[in-house]
Amino acid sequence: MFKKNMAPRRTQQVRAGPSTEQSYVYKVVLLGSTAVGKSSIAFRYVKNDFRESMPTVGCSFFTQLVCLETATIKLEIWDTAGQEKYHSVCRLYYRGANAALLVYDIARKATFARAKLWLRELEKEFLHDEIVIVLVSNKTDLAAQREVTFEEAEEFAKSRSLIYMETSAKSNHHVTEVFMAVAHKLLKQEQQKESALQHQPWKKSRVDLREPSNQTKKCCMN
Ligand SMILES: Nc1nc2c(ncn2[C@@H]2O[C@H](COP(=O)(O)OP(=O)(O)OP(=O)(O)O)[C@@H](O)[C@H]2O)c(=O)[nH]1
Repeated sequence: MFKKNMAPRRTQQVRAGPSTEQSYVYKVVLLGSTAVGKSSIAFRYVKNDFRESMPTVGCSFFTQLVCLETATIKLEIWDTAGQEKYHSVCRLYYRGANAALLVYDIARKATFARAKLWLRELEKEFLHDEIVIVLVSNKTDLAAQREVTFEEAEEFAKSRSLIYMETSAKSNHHVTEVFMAVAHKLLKQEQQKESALQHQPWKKSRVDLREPSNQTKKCCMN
């Protein structure tokens, strides 16, 4: 059962000279078991580098600007800790997220099962069209040790309307593409929403049901 997420998507419009440039800020959260490569994916994307990293404590935070044809998007990337002891803290981090990357390690089947549990948790927190979810199979460079097939993961992703992508933070395979897919999907949804409002302008208008102001009351009593 999907539950409504109350946190609003933060968007803003920047006016620069005669042209109007759209600019949006989106929160993207990385979730998954420990050592699946969440920090490495974030680090590869933001710094284009790969290092042996220590397990994340709580959460790390990165930002990255994405310039698309019609808009500039700032991604706020929240890299959560996968260790079990941080599970309850992670809930705080995915609140208000616009997108989630559910990361697992192709060479550890248990991490795929854990990604499915994360999905269940997100489904309780968000309405279906409120969050873009990508199932990310990381460590494709370890193909010889693969325990989850491409077909199995793709089939699962399809059945739950998720974007599915395979990456290797180590060999820099499809990491940027994951974030670009997220940015494009979020922007498309935003534009569809705006265009729907333009075609149904009455949805924009509001009826003010508040008590009349003191001044009005006085006037009526006169
Ligand atoms: N072979 C290979 N190793 C990777 C890849 N990505 C990450 N690793 C390694 O996997 C280990 C865990 O990577 P992290 O990025 O710290 O994993 P994490 O999911 O952030 O772990 P937590 O912070 O504990 O949640 C490290 O030794 C990385 O070097 C990859 O694409 N291929």
